[in-house]
Amino acid sequence: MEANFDGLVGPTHNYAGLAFGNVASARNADQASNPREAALQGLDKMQALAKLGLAQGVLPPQERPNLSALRALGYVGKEARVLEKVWHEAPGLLAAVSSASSMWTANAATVSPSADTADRKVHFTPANLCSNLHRSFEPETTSRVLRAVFEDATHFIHHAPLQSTPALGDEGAANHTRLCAEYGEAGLELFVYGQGSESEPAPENYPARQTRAACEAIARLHELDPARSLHLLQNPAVIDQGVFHNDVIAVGNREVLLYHQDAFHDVDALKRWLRTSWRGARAPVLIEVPREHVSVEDAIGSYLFNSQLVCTPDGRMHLVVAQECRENLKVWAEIERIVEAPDNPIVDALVFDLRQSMRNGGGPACLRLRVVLNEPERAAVNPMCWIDAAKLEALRDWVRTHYRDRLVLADLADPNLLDESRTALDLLTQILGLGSIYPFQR
Ligand SMILES: N=C(N)NCCC[C@H](NC(=O)CCC(=O)O)C(=O)O
Repeated sequence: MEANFDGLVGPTHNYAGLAFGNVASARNADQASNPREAALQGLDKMQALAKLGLAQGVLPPQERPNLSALRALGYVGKEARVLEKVWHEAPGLLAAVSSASSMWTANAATVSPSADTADRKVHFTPANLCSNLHRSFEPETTSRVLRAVFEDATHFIHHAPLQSTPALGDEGAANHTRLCAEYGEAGLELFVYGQGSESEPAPENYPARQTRAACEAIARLHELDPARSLHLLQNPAVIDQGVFHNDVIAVGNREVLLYHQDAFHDVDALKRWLRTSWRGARAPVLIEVPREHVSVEDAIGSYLFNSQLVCTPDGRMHLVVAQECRENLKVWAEIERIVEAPDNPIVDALVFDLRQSMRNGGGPACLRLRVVLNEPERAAVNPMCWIDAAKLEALRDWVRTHYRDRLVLADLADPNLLDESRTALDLLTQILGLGSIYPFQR
């Protein structure tokens, strides 16, 4: 089965315009955010997918503002004074160390299921996220979180994040797609990168965050069969339009790959690879959305391809989309065409209001890390991290008690916000049985 581990939105969720090349982040910079609503919207999605019978887990937010990062950059003295000083001297730095960006767990790590790896274990490599300062603070705690949730070394292997340098930029599962006939059978792993060799085309306006070198290193570390993994160049022209991760322009699940006509530099290479490498009873299903139906701009505005494609226990496939898809007539018409077409297994579209996350360029697929698990592996996951009715109630109460309903950038300097966040996170580690994963707890 495939489990989804959604990131819980943190108490400092805000709009700081930090992610260059992510148009929603730039457009909504300096708006007031609502962390409480953001977290509750995320929980609603988790609840709905759990109700459908999917294995749904949750990953905690990180400690923000990140005081240890500020200390490492030379800020000394009382915490309240440090926050005030940074706010006056370097407000952009305060925003960077306060971002709740770990909520987008599609960027937490790349995960290869045991059916694909030579040692038959589930492999995790946390993403170094070195393209953006605010995200580069995540891997340390992410590593601790993943080890606390997937602890059992008989099933789970945790690699260190790759060296944090532009030549090895890695953004995790957002650029990684696994295709297979059945989850438990050996699959094909597709790695999509934006920065390859000098001779390959590259974007001109916006950064290519994912490097081919990182993809290749992860495939080696995860002991994948080279014949069953492909490294494919993203179309640099779409990166320049705001497709900062492949999951903004393509999504795959089981045998289905749904992608935009302009997603890849050489889509024929992908088709050839699928033809020659595919195994298993179900044939691959490619759903290519033509630019005449949906422009790249509409794809980015609606996040059509940042939908989740999930299978319920009856094997039926569902498209989990953001409300913005329904509000765009062309996109909604395309979704209706996909759902009605007899030659693909997608039976319906489930619509969610994720506006708080969407305003930072984070849709349904950004908010989850997929982990394919067999029964013994599923049983070995930290049981307190699964979503059920009781956990949801506890998390909703926790959010309502500890989260603010309005946050602007100046609030990040408020020492009370730091205290509130730490109190909340300390309780959360108990609710999720995680132990001391945060710097302030150690
Ligand atoms: N596509 C996937 N898988 N994830 C979406 C990540 C959105 C995130 N936004 C931000 O980091 C904005 C933060 C701000 O501007 O305050 C990013 O660009 O890295």
